[in-house]
Amino acid sequence: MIQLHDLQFEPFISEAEIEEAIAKVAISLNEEYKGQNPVFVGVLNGAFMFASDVIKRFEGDCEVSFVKLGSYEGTSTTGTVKTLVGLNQKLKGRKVIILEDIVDTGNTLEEINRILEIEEVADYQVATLFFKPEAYKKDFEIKFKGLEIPNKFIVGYGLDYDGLGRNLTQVYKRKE
Ligand SMILES: O=P(O)(O)OC[C@H]1O[C@H](OP(=O)(O)OP(=O)(O)O)[C@H](O)[C@@H]1O
Ligand SMILES: Nc1nc2[nH]cnc2c(=O)[nH]1
Repeated sequence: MIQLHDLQFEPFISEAEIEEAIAKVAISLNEEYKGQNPVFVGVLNGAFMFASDVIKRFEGDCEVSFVKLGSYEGTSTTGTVKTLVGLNQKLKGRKVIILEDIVDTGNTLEEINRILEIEEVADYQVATLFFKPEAYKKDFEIKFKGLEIPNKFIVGYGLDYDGLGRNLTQVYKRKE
């Protein structure tokens, strides 16, 4: 059990399970994008660990960029997502892979979709380490998923509770 601010969290997903999920996503990405020099776009802050670990396993040429958006305060969504930091490279005509630590409601992805439409990318897909099928409310298909998880608030491996917990190497869920 750990405490972050006022909340207690209990172990939920081990380092080994996380590693296995990343390896699975990396195998799929290597198959799908062989010889295509894709651009990975990591969504800050949460995706920094997943982006690092999955990009390390990519075997061909690739480029890397990051965007920063935010929608969460505490443990529930505010429903609004704002662009804070934009892309630093042209994506027109490129194959893009969005890297997310977690897809929950899909609000963040919707915002990113809007940006990518403006950029006129050739093709884009999403790779997420964690996915909450019960919470996801959008039509956009998520092609690369590490682990499907129940609709619980989790921390660790990049995911925070009010700024804390991103450095944890395993994932914890809020104690009920
Ligand atoms: O599918 P959604 O309901 O939009 O939730 C997913 C988003 O929430 C988290 O980011 P957050 O906004 O907490 O910012 P952070 O990555 O800086 O922690 C996470 O990193 C995703 O980007
Ligand atoms: N830390 C954290 N951030 C999220 N953003 C969307 N879902 C979650 C979650 O379960 N945990």
